[in-house]
Amino acid sequence: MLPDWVTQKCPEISAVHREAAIARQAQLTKPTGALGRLEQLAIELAGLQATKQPRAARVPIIIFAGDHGIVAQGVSAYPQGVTIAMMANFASGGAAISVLARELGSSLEVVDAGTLAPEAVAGIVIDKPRSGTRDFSVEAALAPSELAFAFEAGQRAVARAEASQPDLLIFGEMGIGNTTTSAAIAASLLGVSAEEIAGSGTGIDAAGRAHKARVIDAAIARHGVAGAPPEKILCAVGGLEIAAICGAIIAAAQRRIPVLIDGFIVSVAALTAVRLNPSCQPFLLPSHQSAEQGHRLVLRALNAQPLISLDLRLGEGSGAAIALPLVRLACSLHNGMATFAQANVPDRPA
Ligand SMILES: Cc1cc2ncn([C@H]3O[C@H](COP(=O)(O)O)[C@@H](O)[C@H]3O)c2cc1C
Ligand SMILES: O=C(O)c1cccnc1
Repeated sequence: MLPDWVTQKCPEISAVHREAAIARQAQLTKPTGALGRLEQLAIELAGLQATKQPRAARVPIIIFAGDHGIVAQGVSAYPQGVTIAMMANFASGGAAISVLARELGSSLEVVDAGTLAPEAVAGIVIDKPRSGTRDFSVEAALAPSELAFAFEAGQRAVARAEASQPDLLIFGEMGIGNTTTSAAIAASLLGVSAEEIAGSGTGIDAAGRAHKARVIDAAIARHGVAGAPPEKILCAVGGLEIAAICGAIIAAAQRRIPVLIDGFIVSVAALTAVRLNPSCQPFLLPSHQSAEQGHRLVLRALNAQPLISLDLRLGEGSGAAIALPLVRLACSLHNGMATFAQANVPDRPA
């Protein structure tokens, strides 16, 4: 059903480089462990990138957009047309992620993985099997062939980005209704009720959130996908941009490129990726704790501790972009600090 490459093993962490990074951290002019999680981050990256000098300099951002039939059930605070309009805004430089990409010196590619846009939007890569998903409250969101296409679209985007030799990748998403889709995927994968996972997304009120949870629970029961295999869940209640991100995460990890994971939606794609191919898990670096209600549970399932918590609830890859400077600083400290011997600073007595 899914392409064969999806389950192919990702490279191992380089134990040699990881050990060398641990040894170097112990020699730098600071009390052992004093830079806290930034030390761990540099050590992890050294092992993942198989290098003495971990880097987070070149970090392309790729946004996948898709529309969601489930918006017909009144689950978002904003109209469906926002998805296409925002794609143009990404390309013309006015969206939050456009500003962040400029600040960070990151390239920004926007992929239409399945929006309702009837024709080409300037500056957007079109790579979609169909326009939007079907309303999963009445029928399966995707056909297996459409799901496979979306995974390949994710892989193609990573292959394009690979040409610029990225140190890390950031994936973002745009798709009105996709917190409902993501909550449905997460509730199915984790076998919990939607009430625990469904949040307010773009800003629906308490009654709206209760309605959203009911719609999701009814759909999971209708399709019988609680605890089902990930590809079945994605066909039943998934989204094209989420499937594309899932494929992109696996494709990046298979190329030894770590991925800075954004908020709720990208984390759900990441959890799905890990369920399909557990060997990609080490390459996932969590960035932030989203204000979206279900994110905590999904991060826990990924055994991931976010770097920052700023009550962001935007998506677009924005949380990952905002956390990137911390990753850069972790690398600069690791690579640039003097050792006790170099600086003639007395080390701990033996
Ligand atoms: C103007 C605007 C820009 C956005 N950028 C990201 N999202 C975010 O909100 C959407 C998910 O929320 P829900 O499931 O409630 O529709 C996604 O498109 C997500 O990327 C946006 C939403 C809006 C309105
Ligand atoms: O955390 C996210 O990714 C998120 C939350 C709300 C709306 N859009 C995205």
